[in-house]
Amino acid sequence: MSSDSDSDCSHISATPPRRQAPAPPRKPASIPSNKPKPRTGPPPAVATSSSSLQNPTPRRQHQSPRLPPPLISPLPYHIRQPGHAVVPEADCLPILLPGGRLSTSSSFSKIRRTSLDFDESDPVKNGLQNSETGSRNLSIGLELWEKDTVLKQASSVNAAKIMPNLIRGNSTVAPVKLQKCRNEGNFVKLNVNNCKRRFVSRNFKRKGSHSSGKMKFYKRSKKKSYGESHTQNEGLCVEDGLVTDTAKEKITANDERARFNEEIVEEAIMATRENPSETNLLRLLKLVYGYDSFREGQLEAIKLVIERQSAMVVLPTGSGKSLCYQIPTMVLPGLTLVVSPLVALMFDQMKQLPGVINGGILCSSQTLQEYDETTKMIREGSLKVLFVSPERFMSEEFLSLLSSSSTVSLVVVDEAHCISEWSHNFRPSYMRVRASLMRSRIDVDCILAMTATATRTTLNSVMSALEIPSDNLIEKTRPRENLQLSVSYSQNNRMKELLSLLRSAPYEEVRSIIIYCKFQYETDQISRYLCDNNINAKSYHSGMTPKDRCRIQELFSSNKIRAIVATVAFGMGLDKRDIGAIIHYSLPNSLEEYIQEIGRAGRDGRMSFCHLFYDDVTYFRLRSLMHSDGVDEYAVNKFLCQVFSSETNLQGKISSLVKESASRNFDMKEEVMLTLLTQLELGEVQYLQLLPTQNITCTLNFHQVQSLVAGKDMVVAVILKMSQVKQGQYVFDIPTVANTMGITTADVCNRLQLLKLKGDITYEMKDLAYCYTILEHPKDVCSLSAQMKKWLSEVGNCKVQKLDAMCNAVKFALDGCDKSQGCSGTNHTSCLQRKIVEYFERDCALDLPIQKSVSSTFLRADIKVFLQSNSHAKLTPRAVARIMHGIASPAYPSSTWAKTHFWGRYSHVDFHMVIEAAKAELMNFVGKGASLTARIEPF
Ligand SMILES: Nc1ncnc2c1ncn2[C@@H]1O[C@H](COP(=O)(O)OP(=O)(O)OP(=O)(O)O)[C@@H](O)[C@H]1O
Repeated sequence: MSSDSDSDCSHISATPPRRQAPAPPRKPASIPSNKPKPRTGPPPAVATSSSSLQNPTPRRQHQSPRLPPPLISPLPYHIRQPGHAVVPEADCLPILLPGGRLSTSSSFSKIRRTSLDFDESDPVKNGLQNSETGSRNLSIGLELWEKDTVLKQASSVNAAKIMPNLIRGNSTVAPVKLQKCRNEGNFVKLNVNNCKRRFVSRNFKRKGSHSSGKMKFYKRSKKKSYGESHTQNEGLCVEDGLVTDTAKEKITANDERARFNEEIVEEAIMATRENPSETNLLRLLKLVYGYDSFREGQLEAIKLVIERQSAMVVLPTGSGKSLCYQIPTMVLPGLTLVVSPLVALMFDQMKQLPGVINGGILCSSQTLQEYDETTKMIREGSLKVLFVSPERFMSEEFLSLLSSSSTVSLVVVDEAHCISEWSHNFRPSYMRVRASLMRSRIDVDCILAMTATATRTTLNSVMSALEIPSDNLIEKTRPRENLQLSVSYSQNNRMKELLSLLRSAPYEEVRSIIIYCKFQYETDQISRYLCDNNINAKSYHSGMTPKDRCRIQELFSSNKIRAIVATVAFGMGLDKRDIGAIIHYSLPNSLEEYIQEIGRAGRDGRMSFCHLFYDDVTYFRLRSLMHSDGVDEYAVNKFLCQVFSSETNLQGKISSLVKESASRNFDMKEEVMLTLLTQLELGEVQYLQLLPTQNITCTLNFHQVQSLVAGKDMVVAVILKMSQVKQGQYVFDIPTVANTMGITTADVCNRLQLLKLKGDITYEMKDLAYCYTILEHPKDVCSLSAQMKKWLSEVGNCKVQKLDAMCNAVKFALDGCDKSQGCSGTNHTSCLQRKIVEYFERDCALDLPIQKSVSSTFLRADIKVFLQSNSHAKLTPRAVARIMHGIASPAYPSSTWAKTHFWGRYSHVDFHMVIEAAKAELMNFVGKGASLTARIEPF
């Protein structure tokens, strides 16, 4: 078995034993490498021999294909490449062996390998049998050990053992030679933050009362996986199915080992704090994670952050970005804040924290009690890492909690591209994450921004918002070398084409596959079709309940389903190492999205396969949808007038805008309204301050005599004055009551809650609204509207260009590639990689040729007919263009407008051309004025 430097558990995969990939020519053979290891079977697509490319043979056992040198040379722009730092032989640190003995072996992973000597021939013996006896045989000692770490190790062991990635892997799963258990890695939480409790082992800590809400979740989830994974624990702890020690002996031994371990880790942390040298950092890496060397970019990022310099890290998915903040977190005093875009991602990251780092989460799905417990830990200084959403991070309440109670050493902005409106994934709430605000509010200077994909423009805007010096950019966006990229035109029946792809080499051999679709209905359709054809598949999309999504992700992660048919909603934070194929059923929206999605394959280093089906219809459909966020200047103007309307223009008072009705009135998506409001808050002039969104209309019933309740409570007295009585119920607006009394909306809500608890009233809330206070009125609303409209259009155009760039890359592979540089058949790894590198070098905003859409001579005539037949409707050029493109909008829903036979008829024609045609036709209508009944909005 190979002794790969990357102790990622791939060495204990159930996939047939793989020989070590020959060392890439660039690196000396003796250096432990993190280079991808090929899957057994087909030679990698990027192989230089074209014959090997033509018919990629399926993964076979006992072959040792060679990974060719990368076709793409390193990027020409600034990349800091520290190379792989390796522990010098002389500096090999003592490693804890089970039983507390020390070894100077250079690798934890080696120890693991010898200790986990799987005979891969007997899955039953190895895993399944153990699962039955599992719960019986678990010792008390195990309870006291760090379940988290044990389970992590165990689950990767077992998943690999029992669920080979290759269907026909014929993997012989080993019985376990069970000698050692549990003490690899570190199982203690260190007192690296100088809090009162010193070196509290997580196990012992759990016995105490001190736990955050998050920790509760953590415990629960661990308990669950503990139950599920008891087979693995058994595998690790039991010899021939028998418990080897008494529980008592285990407790003592474990106790001693834990103490010993604590001291070593603490000593390593202290040494690194005093001298953050490469040797000390490597020592820490090895002790805490068991890894021999840093991956490209990691060491440099870690060093910068420990020196308290802000840094921008652009590393591919799965390349180990988390370590770039986890190690500095151990070394730096105080708290590390991680701003993360998704709650699920926070929980995933939290689970992946090593035992030495005490982590917590603050998110909206927590109960009040969980929230209180976490904030208590922040105040006590016993948390080292806190995950928060951008919304929470920039909230007044949170910032004042931090500034009053905790020293924040580092802010990590995960998925930092979301800050930039020029990225593929802009999030308005991320706009609030700015260096200036962090400095002034929580006194933090050191920011680590991390992303897997960003163009030059995106990087520039992120780095400028976070004030990261250009020298501190650590970037490696070269596509991974163990991914074979192929594309084909989709002809008539794409589902059939997908099925035959899955039934042909090399896909037929792949155990774990993600199929990406664009639309939710497609995922259901396709998964059903695959199941009907004996392929175990499930769909996944954001329309499903969180519980179902979670269940399906778990089934996929534990290899109980072969294929997951998903929208873009699936995969963020997923760290499943043995995904062997990614299939794009539809074109991704951008090359960034494509890279991110294919980056989920082959994390175990084995050769993996990525296929994309292209068809023009989908491209045009996607291009149409890119325009669904677009707005007209007059709509922006109307919106701004409402925001600054006379009723709510009292400075310092709370104003509100009900999301649903405003969205319909202005024909603007809710995200677009939020983007505009955020711009009004964060632009050059701060016109307003956004408050948390909340339901603002309250319908109240009294269960006591109203005057009695009002007599006792001023809020109720005001409510009685401000309410409309409808069928005996009192209906009022929360901000109005708050403004009248000069209190906050939260105060009003708390008061109502109290009265409800006392049984005096019951009430219901509705109308979710954006709330804000106006700080300054714009001098010229018209020019502000024009400015904002221009900005929104540029953002929209950028999205279209990204799609065009994606399409161009694929079309080049399909039609333009002369197959002289390693491409053959449908395999276009070489030319697609070149296109990707070019794109990230040159940027999307540059002169990538845009796919020309067809013009149509019938367009104007059809628009004319459409206008005549809908003369009763209120129409604008944009509304007409949307209907012709088949794009629903808040004021023109598909439920009404999809009935017209013009719906989507011109989606192949450039959207702006359709707007122009609609404008001209509407002008004609206006010109003929008198005979028209159509109410035409100004444009
Ligand atoms: N130096 C290293 N040597 C070996 N394995 C490593 C190293 N650093 C990280 N890893 C492993 O690589 C895997 C991916 O790491 P991580 O989740 O941090 O990647 P990421 O870049 O954050 O991915 P994503 O973009 O998907 O969030 C983890 O299993 C981690 O333990």
